[in-house]
Amino acid sequence: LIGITEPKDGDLSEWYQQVILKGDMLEFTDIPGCYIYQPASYRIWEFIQDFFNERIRKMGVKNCYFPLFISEANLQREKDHIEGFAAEVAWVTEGGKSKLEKRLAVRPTSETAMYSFYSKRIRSHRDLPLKMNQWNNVVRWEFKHAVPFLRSREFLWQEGHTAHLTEEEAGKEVMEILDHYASIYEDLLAVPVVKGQKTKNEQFPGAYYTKTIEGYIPAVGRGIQAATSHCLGQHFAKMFDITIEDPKQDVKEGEKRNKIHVWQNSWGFTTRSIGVMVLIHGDNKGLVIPPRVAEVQVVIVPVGVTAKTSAEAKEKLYNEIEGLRTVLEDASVRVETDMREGYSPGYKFNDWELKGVPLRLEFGPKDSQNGVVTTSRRDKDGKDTIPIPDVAKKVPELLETIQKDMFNKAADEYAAHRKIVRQWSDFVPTLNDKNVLLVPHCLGGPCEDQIKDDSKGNIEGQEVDARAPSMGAKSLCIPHDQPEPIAEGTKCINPKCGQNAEKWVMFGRSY
Ligand SMILES: O=C1CCCN[C@@H]1CCCn1cnc2cc(F)c(Cl)cc2c1=O
Ligand SMILES: [Mg+2]
Repeated sequence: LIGITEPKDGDLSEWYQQVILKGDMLEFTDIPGCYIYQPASYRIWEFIQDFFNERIRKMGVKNCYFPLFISEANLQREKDHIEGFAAEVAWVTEGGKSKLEKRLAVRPTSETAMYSFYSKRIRSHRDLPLKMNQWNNVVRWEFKHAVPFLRSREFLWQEGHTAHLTEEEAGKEVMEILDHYASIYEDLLAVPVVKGQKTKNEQFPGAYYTKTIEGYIPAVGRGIQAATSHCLGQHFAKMFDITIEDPKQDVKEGEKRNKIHVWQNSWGFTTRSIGVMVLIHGDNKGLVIPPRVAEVQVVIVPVGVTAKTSAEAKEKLYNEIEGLRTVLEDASVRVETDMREGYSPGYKFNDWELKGVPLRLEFGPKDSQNGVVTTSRRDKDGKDTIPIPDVAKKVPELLETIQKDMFNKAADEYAAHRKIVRQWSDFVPTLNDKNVLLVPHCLGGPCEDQIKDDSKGNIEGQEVDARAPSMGAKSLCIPHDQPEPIAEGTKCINPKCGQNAEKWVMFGRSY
């Protein structure tokens, strides 16, 4: 079991693959784009589920489960919804030995499966708001090159689908969910995100508007969509006839009430988040797991035990280590001891570093004599000591410090690579310097496409990551936090456009 042989600033995909394999996070299968989620990554998914379930339960969202298969008729219910996605749908055409009369789609997302049910389930305003969520897997037969966790043919997510009486109520929930998504990334995964709205060009066609959180991968200087929360408007309600009688209408005796369409939202968060966390925090020794999502937060390793150490000295040391473990467990720290015989401390250090355990405690005869444990943080070089009587208090504090420092380091890195660009001549050079850009933009779709085309090339002499040149910059979001007011008469960044700029828009190469 050797360490990571490819440096992070070398071939990133090779580094990434080694880190997730040697960290026992994921395993490949004989089907491209289909991966095994090993316990180390699935545990992180469970931390995310527990966190998010607690928050949506407080919002009155109920978890449920809909079938994996969707009939073609049902999938076709919303024409333009699937038009652009047809190439991604996986179909089942045989059952056992017989061909199916009608092929079945494997769900790529569950709008069409759920909304035929919503049409029956929602009869009156008293049925509103309806808030249901599924934790499940979906399949999208992506043709683009698969990347573990980030882009796979099958992935795990939650998909929330809600129905409301008014646009205002729907809009409030869209933002509430977006805040919970940002909190999963920032407070659990120590990953900073930018909140914003997708431009018309980049949003999902079935949506009225799409809120998004956008991450940034410093290693390649690319943006990455981290999660989305859509207001679907009344579009799907019209396609699926999800209506109620207007409760506000004052009707005379026997007069029919008007029917009004409900306002819907749908929001999703996927296992891509695990890949983002690895890419941002991982280093040349392997995974670095933020303490709040670390199955093992602390590992205690005996040191200084040699052939010369007497049996009773070893016995004493091991008992003290057992005592440390109990004290930490009682302080609700998730702790392991590595008492394996025949493995050197160095071997053990390497092993737990590959797994990304945030804090290692080394304990040997000298530490025992001095009444301390020696600490070694996974996110920072160097060692320190904690007096044994203070362990129950200081170790949890140190874990919180590690969590905060990991977030702040990533947030500083993102901020340092999110650059305001005011003129086109700076666009590509700044982009090629592994940055995402904030530019004044007209919000026009064709203009965005032009910017994507015109930002593919490299500027002569600019050292650019070998994989980036083919990719142009696309709009990532209209950040909620606009850097400054757009001065009167400011033109769109695209010199070929000529329109006035409406908003600051974040552009970048992306996954
Ligand atoms: O992004 C989310 C959050 C969770 C619930 N769904 C929405 C919209 C999903 C868009 N989308 C995304 N991908 C799709 C792929 C497909 F093959 C088909 Cl048929 C449809 C879609 C599709 O509608
Ligand atoms: Mg897609």
